[in-house]
Amino acid sequence: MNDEQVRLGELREEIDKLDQKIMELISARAKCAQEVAHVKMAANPGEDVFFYRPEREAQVLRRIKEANPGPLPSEEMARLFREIMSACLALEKPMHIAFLGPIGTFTQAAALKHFGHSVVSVPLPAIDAVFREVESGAAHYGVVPVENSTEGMINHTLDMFMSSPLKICGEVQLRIHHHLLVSPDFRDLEITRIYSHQQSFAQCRQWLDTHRYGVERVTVSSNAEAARRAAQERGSAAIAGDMAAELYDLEKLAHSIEDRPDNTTRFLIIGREEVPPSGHDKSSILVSMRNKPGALYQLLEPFHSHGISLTRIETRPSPSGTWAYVFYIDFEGHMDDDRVRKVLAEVDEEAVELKRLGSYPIGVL
Ligand SMILES: O=C(O)C(=O)C[C@]1(C(=O)O)C=C[C@@H](O)C=C1
Repeated sequence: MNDEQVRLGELREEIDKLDQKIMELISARAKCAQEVAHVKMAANPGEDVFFYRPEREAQVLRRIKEANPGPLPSEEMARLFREIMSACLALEKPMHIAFLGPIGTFTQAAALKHFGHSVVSVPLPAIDAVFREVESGAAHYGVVPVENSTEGMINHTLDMFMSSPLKICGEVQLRIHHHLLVSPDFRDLEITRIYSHQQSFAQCRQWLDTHRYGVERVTVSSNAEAARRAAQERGSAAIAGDMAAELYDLEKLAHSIEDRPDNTTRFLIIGREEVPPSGHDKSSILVSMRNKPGALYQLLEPFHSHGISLTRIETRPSPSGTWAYVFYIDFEGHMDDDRVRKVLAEVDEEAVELKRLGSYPIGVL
């Protein structure tokens, strides 16, 4: 054995011992989580027990990021703990998560990023179907897209909140990378048709105009559907992400072709219960105001005077026609905070209607 082999042998022995310790510690943690489940059930006999605690998960992940000694990046360390917690929660109760499908969409990637891989993810064909699945109790939580940094708000999701009783329980951001994908079987054929979702075409417009000018663009219902077609059709390609590429065994002819390098989509987690404060939260409301001069000023003034930062304000047409404006507003803070309570009480006085959509931890991952 030479020096290198001796040293490698020593290091691998050390790694084996550490792995053994890590496994024992993870098992001890999992037993604690099982015990937590018993405590929760004993405290709420015969009632719906909420095993998933978004505020606690956000606190755990934040603490891990802060305490990380390196050399692994904090994001990476948090992702590892995300998966450990996901497995622990599955021991307490396997979670069913509805998402805007089909399998292989960015929404599924967002659901797995937020909940980890130990959940049962349930693809549904439309945003309103995701809402219904959670409202009926068939799924514990749902994941829907709400805004993209290039294309703006996803109005269908905003409008669902006007009629749905569901609460927003969390948010997750995903960097969106689009690739031009082909089947390895058709790699050498000329591409005459490209499939994608309308949002993805919009996010890659300049690239397509420069590199695939004149090639037919066919809009389909999702990136995953685009990938499915490209896998089967000679002379076709898809614009989709990594999950769809893997699912349909496609090759990347060009990768990360989105026009903006910071292309990000924000997703919301929807559920049936309110989330207690985590210490670093955001809230969302829907407000309808009378159509009179200064209405928007009156709405925003309490936020300003109590020093609450708005992170998003969006106007939507009223569904009934009787309200002149419906504003969707995101702001920093939790509805249990004193300052936020005061702001909402003042807004409530001026508004035709104020709907509290929920307070939830600011995305950690
Ligand atoms: O603290 C709890 O309430 C737990 O159930 C434990 C735990 C964890 O593994 O840390 C698991 C699931 C919850 O979503 C939050 C945290």
